[in-house]
Amino acid sequence: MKDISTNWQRGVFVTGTDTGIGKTLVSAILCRAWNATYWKPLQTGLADEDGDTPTVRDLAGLDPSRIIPPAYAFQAPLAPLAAGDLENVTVNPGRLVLPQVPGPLVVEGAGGLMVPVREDMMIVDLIESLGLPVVLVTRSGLGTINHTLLSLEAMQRRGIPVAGVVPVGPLNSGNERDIVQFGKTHILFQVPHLDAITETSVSGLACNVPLLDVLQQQISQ
Ligand SMILES: Nc1ncnc2c1ncn2[C@@H]1O[C@H](COP(=O)(O)OP(=O)(O)OP(=O)(O)O)[C@@H](O)[C@H]1O
Ligand SMILES: C[C@H](N)[C@H](N)CCCCCC(=O)O
Ligand SMILES: [Mg+2]
Repeated sequence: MKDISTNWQRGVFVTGTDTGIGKTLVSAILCRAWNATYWKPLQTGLADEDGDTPTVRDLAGLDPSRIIPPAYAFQAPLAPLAAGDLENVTVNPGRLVLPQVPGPLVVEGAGGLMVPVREDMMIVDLIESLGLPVVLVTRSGLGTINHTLLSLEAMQRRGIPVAGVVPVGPLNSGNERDIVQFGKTHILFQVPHLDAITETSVSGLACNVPLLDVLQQQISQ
């Protein structure tokens, strides 16, 4: 079993079963709940959007000192490997190391676990190298059981500690039951469908987030 005690206080890595699944919203909720520092090391898609960092800053009401800028920011709305290729940039793993921050750190991935970062590296490899426990963001509805269990299995095979799952969307307790049972994991909290995503709604949802030390007790490998 891996010793995660040294990195635990550093925070969590937020990944998902897909892109556009709600990782940024969940990251904002976690930052708000823990007054954490936010880091999106690999940002792509800046041709179409401002990126996740300003979104989390605004939704969580974070002080600028609680924001670490991305290590890489690419224009194309693609995986980091493909987006970097278009700019003739190869990601240097030496720049993907945990920043030293005073409190907890919330690190958001790009897309899901098997997203290419370099020819020899995917997001799941980055997670392994950072050593943070994972919060897995999932869709709540039909089809999520397969995606969620595959993601959990990929992490379990690598010995990556999983803090738990956060379903986003209409409550589906049947899916949650199956995911907990077959995935040997926990539901950390739920995020319902929101008509408006605002600092107020994020603040309200932050009340449902477990304390860091409670989360620690739920970690499975
Ligand atoms: N609970 C929700 N209710 C309504 N809309 C939501 C909810 N969660 C996320 N969304 C919307 O879905 C879209 C994708 O969410 P989000 O940006 O959090 O995805 P992501 O997983 O961070 O994607 P990426 O891989 O690009 O980082 C956004 O427009 C967001 O506002
Ligand atoms: C641009 C987008 N919003 C994400 N940042 C990148 C998602 C890459 C997903 C790759 C894939 O799984 O097919
Ligand atoms: Mg995001």
